[in-house]
Amino acid sequence: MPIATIGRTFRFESAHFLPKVPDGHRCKNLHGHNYRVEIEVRGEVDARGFVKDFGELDGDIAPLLAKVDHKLLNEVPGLENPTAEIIARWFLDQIPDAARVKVWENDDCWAEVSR
Ligand SMILES: Nc1nc2c(c(=O)[nH]1)N=C([C@H](O)[C@H](O)COP(=O)(O)OP(=O)(O)OP(=O)(O)O)CN2
Ligand SMILES: [Zn+2]
Repeated sequence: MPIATIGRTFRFESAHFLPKVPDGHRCKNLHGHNYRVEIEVRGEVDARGFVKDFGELDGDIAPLLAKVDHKLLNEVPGLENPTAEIIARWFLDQIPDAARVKVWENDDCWAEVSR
């Protein structure tokens, strides 16, 4: 069977602050972002013609989104220092078949992790 890559984009809105930046850095203050997260899964195309049903991917991500959407990210276990890099890793670690995760803090800034 051929190999293919699929992806789906999700959105969540959260507050955060970055505790490890130097005093005076504006991101040490509480603020928020409209985050976008792209999840990519790579694998064999099955008899249905799918790597994975997009709906199934949605189901995998929903419980994770529920933990971060409209939350203070710093209070979520594993996100005490919620940079885009660490948020991307947090998603990747909890989605076993994800090959790549990209987190956008806004239209211009993103971080990507992969295995
Ligand atoms: N490598 C990283 N650098 C920064 C991160 C990060 O997660 N990884 N995060 C921040 C802050 O969260 C900050 O809110 C975003 O940075 P900034 O470029 O200042 O974005 P803004 O959209 O808020 O800035 P505007 O200039 O108002 O558009 C900082 N760095
Ligand atoms: Zn920020």
